Amino acid sequence: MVSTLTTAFADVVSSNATLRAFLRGLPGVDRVGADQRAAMLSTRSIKTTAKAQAIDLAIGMVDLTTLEGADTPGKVRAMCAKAVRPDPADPAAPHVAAVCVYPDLVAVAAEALVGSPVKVASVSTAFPSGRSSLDVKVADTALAVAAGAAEIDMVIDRGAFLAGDYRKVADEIAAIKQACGAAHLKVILETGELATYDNVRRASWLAMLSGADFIKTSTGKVSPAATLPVTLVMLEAVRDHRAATGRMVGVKAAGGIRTAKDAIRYLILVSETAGEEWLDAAWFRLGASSLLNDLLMQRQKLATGRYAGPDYFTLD
Ligand SMILES: O=C[C@H](O)COP(=O)(O)O
Repeated sequence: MVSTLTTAFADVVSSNATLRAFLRGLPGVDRVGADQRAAMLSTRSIKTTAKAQAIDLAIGMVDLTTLEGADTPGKVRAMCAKAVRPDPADPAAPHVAAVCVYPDLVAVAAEALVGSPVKVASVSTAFPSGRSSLDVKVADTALAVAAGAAEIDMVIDRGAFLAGDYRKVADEIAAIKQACGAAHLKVILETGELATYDNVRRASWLAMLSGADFIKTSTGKVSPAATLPVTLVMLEAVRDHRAATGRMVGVKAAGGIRTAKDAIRYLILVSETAGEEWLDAAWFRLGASSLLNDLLMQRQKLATGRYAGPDYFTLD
């Protein structure tokens, strides 16, 4: 596949016709093959020392998320404390990568995380639907960055994408990337609305060619959210994009990931598809509202041989 990607990418994004020709010219995804490979990799198990390392790696990749209408500053502060020190009784437990909140709570999170290595991520662009004007989306992003967001999780316009208006999607991503300034941009494809794996591959490339630092599966508000086969398709895309352009783009699997077992399946998928370079919080994230406690419980079980009581860890 890489050998066919000799097109000058600047030309590819110059018009809808060139974008359409490029994206529709990408090889189709073998759906059965992708499903089977993801299923096969998910049966791999790892034991003891490797498992303990994988759990710590996964904790360090979590974007600890709360995206509820009922979120409060108090809830966000409590989440930030947990993000920095997930297990109060064990200072060796790693911190998570980031907390992810709505834009109006970015300032609260930024204040709570001052001096810590945990980043503040904010959804933006009229998350989760993305149904607003570009002006509003740019303002939404700029306000979140001004309030302290180091990472922005935007949604693509799925309506435009599915209608074949790739230029509109590309222009929006480029405009939001500009509004991000130094903040990293994660582009949410909302794969549960894209209907086919071919579309997931096309949307991945479209986002990367338009300036995404990360491509992200889902908002967590649409079912299906993250799945192993869809993440596999996206990991292949970042791998091939890197081979063709030299630029590394990260992947964030988000939505519906709740157990340490699932998290480890994703890590195996990353290692076997994109490669070990992506096994780092700089290049792979797990967006989740209620995964961290299971990771902590499994971590403690490995260390002590027994599970903590149900009240040991604070609620996710
Ligand atoms: O980006 C993260 C997702 O919104 C979290 O989804 P979740 O609540 O299913 O873990």
